Amino acid sequence: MSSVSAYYNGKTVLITGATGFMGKVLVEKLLRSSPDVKAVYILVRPKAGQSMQERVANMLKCKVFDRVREDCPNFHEKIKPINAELTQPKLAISAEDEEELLTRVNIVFHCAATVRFDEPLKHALQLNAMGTQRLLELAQQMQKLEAFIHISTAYANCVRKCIDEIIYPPPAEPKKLFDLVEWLDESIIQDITPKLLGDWPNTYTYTKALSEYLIQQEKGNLNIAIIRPSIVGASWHEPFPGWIDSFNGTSGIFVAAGKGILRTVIANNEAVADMIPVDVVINLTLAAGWYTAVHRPKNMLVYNCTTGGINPFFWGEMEQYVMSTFKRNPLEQAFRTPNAHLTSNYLINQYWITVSHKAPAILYDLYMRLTGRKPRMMKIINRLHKSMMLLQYFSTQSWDWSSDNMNMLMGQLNTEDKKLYNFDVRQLHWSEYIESYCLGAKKYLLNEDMSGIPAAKQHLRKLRNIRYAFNTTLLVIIWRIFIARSQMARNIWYFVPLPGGPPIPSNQQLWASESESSRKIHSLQLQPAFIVH
Ligand SMILES: CCCCCCCCCCCCCCCC(=O)SCCNC(=O)CCNC(=O)[C@H](O)C(C)(C)COP(=O)(O)OP(=O)(O)OC[C@H]1O[C@@H](n2cnc3c(N)ncnc32)[C@H](O)[C@@H]1OP(=O)(O)O
Ligand SMILES: NC(=O)C1=CN([C@@H]2O[C@H](COP(=O)(O)OP(=O)(O)OC[C@H]3O[C@@H](n4cnc5c(N)ncnc54)[C@H](OP(=O)(O)O)[C@@H]3O)[C@@H](O)[C@H]2O)C=CC1
Repeated sequence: MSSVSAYYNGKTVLITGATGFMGKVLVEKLLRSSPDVKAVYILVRPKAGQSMQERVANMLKCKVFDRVREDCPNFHEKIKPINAELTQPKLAISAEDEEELLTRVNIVFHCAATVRFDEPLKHALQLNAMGTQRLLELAQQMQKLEAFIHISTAYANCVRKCIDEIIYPPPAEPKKLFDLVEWLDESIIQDITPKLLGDWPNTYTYTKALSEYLIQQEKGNLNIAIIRPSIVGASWHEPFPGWIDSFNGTSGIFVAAGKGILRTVIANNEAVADMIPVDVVINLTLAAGWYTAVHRPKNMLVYNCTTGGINPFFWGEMEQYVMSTFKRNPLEQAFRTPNAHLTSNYLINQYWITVSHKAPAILYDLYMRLTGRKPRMMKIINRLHKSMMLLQYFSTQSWDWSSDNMNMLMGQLNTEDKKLYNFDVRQLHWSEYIESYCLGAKKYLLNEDMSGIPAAKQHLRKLRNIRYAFNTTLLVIIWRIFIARSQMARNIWYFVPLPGGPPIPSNQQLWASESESSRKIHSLQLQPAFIVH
C-alpha cells in the first residue's frame, strides 16, 4: 500500500504557481496518484486580458492533463481556483476566500516565482521574497496546516562551489532591502542593482537566496521543507515522456539549435550539465510533503534535487545527443541544418556569432525585404544572444550539491512508493532522456506532428543544396578576386591537382610565369573547371 498517495487522500492542498510549468505537473500528479484528495486550491491571478476563471479553464484543457482526464474524468471538480496576486498585501485574497483557506488547508506547495534572470530587482523581490513572506504569514494562521513545501533553486547559493542541504547566510538582510526598494526610485534601484547583487549572477538567484533565509527566520512552528531543483527539464516518464511547455532553461536553447538558428554556444564541454526531469522534481516534492507532515523532522530539511553527484552528465555530451536527435528527427521549417557547437573560448564564439549567426541573418532579412516581407531574423538572433549571455554563467561552471536528504527520503519510501514517486536518478539514461526531451519539445512546445518528419528531412536536403550552391559561388567569387590580384595564388592554384584542371607546371613554366605575357596566358589556363562564364 502506498503511504504517500494514501496520505494525500482526504487532504486539502494549496498550490501557488499552478499555472506554471512545474505547477501543472504537480497538480496533475497529485490528482492522478491520490484521486481521493479532498480539494486542491490554486492561487491564480488574472493575466493578459483573461479572467482567473478563463485562465483556469484554458489550463485544464492542456495536454498535460490528458492522462488524469482519462483516469478521473471529473478531476476538475477538485480544483478550486482562488483569485490572488502574490505581490500585493495579503496576497490580494478576498476575506471570504481567506477564511476558507485558513480553516481547510492541510498542505501548502509554494511554486510561484518569477524565474526571469533579467527581472528588475524590485519586482523579483516583491514576488520571490515578499510574496513568500506573505504566504508564510497566511500559513501561520492556517488551523489545520501539516506541512509547507517551498520550491527554491539549486542555484540560490551559486556563489559557492559546494552546496550542502543547509540555509546559508543571505546576500543581504531581506527586511532592510524591502525598506530600501519601498522608497527608492525605480531608476536608482536599477542603477545600484549590480552593487547589491555582488557575486550573484542575476536577480532571480539573489531573491531565491533571500527567500530561503526568510523562511528559516520566520517559520515559527511551521513544518517546512525546501526543495532545490537544478535545471528542470522535460518529463522523464510522467505524464508523458518528454512533456514540456516552457522555453526556460535548456528548452529554448534546444529549439534554437534544432531550428539551425543557434550555431555556437559558450559552454564548457567538461562542466556538469545538472539537469533534472520535471516529474522527478514533482515526485520528490510530493514525497517530501508526506515526510514533513507525517514524520515532522525536528529541523527544517532542505532537499538538493540534482543529478550531478549521482549520475553526472556533461554539456559536451548534451551537444552530441541534441544534435544527433535533431538530425534524425528534424524540426519543421528549419532556418539552417542543425549544427551547434560548444566552445569555452570567447573569441572563437564571437567569430562564429559573426559568421554563422549574424551574416546569415542579415542575408535572410535582406531577402525578406527584397521579397516585400518583414525582416525578423536579426531580431530573433539578438534575443538569442541576450538569453545566451544570461545563461552562460550556468553552462561554464560546475557545482557540487550534496544529496543526503534526497537519499534519506528514498530510504523512507516503501517499495510501491519508490515506483509511484520515483526520483531515483541513477536509473536515468541520459541519451534516451535527451532524445525524448528533444522530441517532446517538437511535439509539445512547437506543436509539430511526428508525421511531418519526412517533409522536414526533405526541407533539410533543400537547405543543404542551397548551402552547397552558396558556398561554391562564394568560393568562385573569392577565387576570382584573389586570382586577379595575386601571383602567389595563381602559383598555388597551379599545384592543385584538380581532375581536368591545369597540368602541374615545370620549373621552366614557373619561371616563365614571371613575365607579363605568360601571366596573361596562365590566368587563362588557371580558370577552374567549374567556373561558368
Ligand atoms: C546544443 C545545445 C547545448 C546546450 C548548451 C548550453 C545551454 C545553457 C543553458 C543553461 C541553463 C541554465 C538554467 C539555470 C537554472 C535555472 O534556474 S532554470 C530557470 C531559470 N529561468 C530561466 O531559464 C529563464 C531565462 N529566461 C529569461 O530570463 C528571459 O526569458 C530572457 C532570456 C531574458 C528573454 O527575455 P525577452 O527577450 O524579454 O523574452 P521573453 O518575453 O522572456 O520571451 C519571448 C518569447 O520567447 C520565448 N523564449 C524565451 N526564452 C527563449 C529561448 N531561450 N529560446 C527560444 N524562445 C525563448 C518565450 O517563451 C516567449 O514566447 P511567447 O510567450 O512570446 O510566445
Ligand atoms: N524551471 C526551472 O528550471 C526551475 C524552476 N525552479 C523553481 O520552480 C518554481 C516553478 O518554476 P516554473 O514552473 O518553471 O516557473 P513558471 O514561470 O513556469 O511558473 C511560475 C508560476 O508563478 C506564478 N506567478 C508569477 N507571478 C505571480 C504573481 N505575482 N502572483 C501569483 N502567481 C504568480 C505564475 O503565474 P502566471 O501564470 O499568472 O504567470 C506561474 O504559475 C519556481 O519557484 C522556480 O524558482 C527552480 C529551479 C529550476
